[in-house]
Amino acid sequence: MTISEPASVTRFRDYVKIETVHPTPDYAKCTEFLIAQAEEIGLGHQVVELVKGKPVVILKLEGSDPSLPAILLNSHTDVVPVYREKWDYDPFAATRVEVENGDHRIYGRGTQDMKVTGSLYLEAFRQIKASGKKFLRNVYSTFVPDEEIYSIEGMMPFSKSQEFKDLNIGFGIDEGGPSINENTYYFTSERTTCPVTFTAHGNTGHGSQFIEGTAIEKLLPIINELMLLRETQLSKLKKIGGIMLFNQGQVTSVNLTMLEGGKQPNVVPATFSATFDIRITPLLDLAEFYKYLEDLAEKNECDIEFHYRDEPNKSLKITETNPFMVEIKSACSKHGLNPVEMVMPAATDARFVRQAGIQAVGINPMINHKLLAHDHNEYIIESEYIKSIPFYTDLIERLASVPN
Ligand SMILES: CSCC[C@H](NC(C)=O)C(=O)O
Ligand SMILES: [Zn+2]
Ligand SMILES: [Zn+2]
Repeated sequence: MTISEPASVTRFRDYVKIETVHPTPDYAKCTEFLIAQAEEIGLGHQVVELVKGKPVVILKLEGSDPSLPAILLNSHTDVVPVYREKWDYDPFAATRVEVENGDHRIYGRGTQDMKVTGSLYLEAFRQIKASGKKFLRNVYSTFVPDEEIYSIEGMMPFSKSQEFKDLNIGFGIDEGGPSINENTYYFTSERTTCPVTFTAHGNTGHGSQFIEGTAIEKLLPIINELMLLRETQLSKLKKIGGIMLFNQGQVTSVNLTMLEGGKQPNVVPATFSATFDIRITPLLDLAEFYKYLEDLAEKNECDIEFHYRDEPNKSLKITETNPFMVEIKSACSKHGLNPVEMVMPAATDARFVRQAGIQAVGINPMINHKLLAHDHNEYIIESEYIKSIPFYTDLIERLASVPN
């Protein structure tokens, strides 16, 4: 027997169906959807467009004492591209598939990363408004663009804007990942993303000759050294405790993601470039690491280009007695979740909130879940989604009720 689809699931699926996929995300349709949701629920709303075509949608659950610093629930609306031919279902049809135990999976790009979280904020607001409850602090939910492309026209400028300051945020909640086991991982710091390209220029000529001083000869020592760094970091990670994703924040990861050069087989390339995605652990000195990469380029006569250079990540220490942290933990315990602190292995918009001097925690209450962010056939388990709505309802009530 097919169980009829809960309305919260239909709304989530409608959100997933909006193609906010890079490189041409449909932000206009997304904004329209979010505003319609806000009006239906009875939330205040505002759209801030600091960069044309890059809307930040702000929803507001009004508190009884707006003079107190507000709570921020942030999520990004954009999703990463897909290899359509690798998917079993249309990535933007939000297909609901029944599985053996009667549960369902919802397939679609962005289901995990991170439309599920945005939908959970909306569903929790819906329940709170329906209950007629009002809490002390204002709660804002921001839906931001371009997180997947370094937030340069998203949270980065928004977090520095007057519009953001006007929200008077006191504490932030942001992106986490579904947990692959029984624990609920929460993040108070993250690694620094370092996308970097090394380009070598060298002598060209006929492919049959031993040309000296070629571009690839200059680039290879850099590739070799960084791949060696990868190896040493990986063995360190294995010693810490396997290559479990959530321990990765303690080491620096290195991946060679793009290799370019050459025009045809019998012409020695005049230029060659290698691009790496490096994630620098907060346990390393960031300035020293940048200098190490610059020296590596210079030593090998290569150009270096940092595609994006993050400010040092601020990990604002959140003590066990921090009143907001206490509430996060008690909401977890009420819902049978076991919170475990970790360094976020990837990057989230929480880094900009922290850089603005505001404590922020990344969390996702879905457990025993396959991790499929950025992967083919991304899906979420429906029962985990439904179970997470009261978690957020509770979390919002607790955070918004923290007295001064
Ligand atoms: C650094 S901007 C891109 C953001 C993306 N975040 C996640 C969580 O996938 C990443 O870490 O690649
Ligand atoms: Zn994300
Ligand atoms: Zn992502």
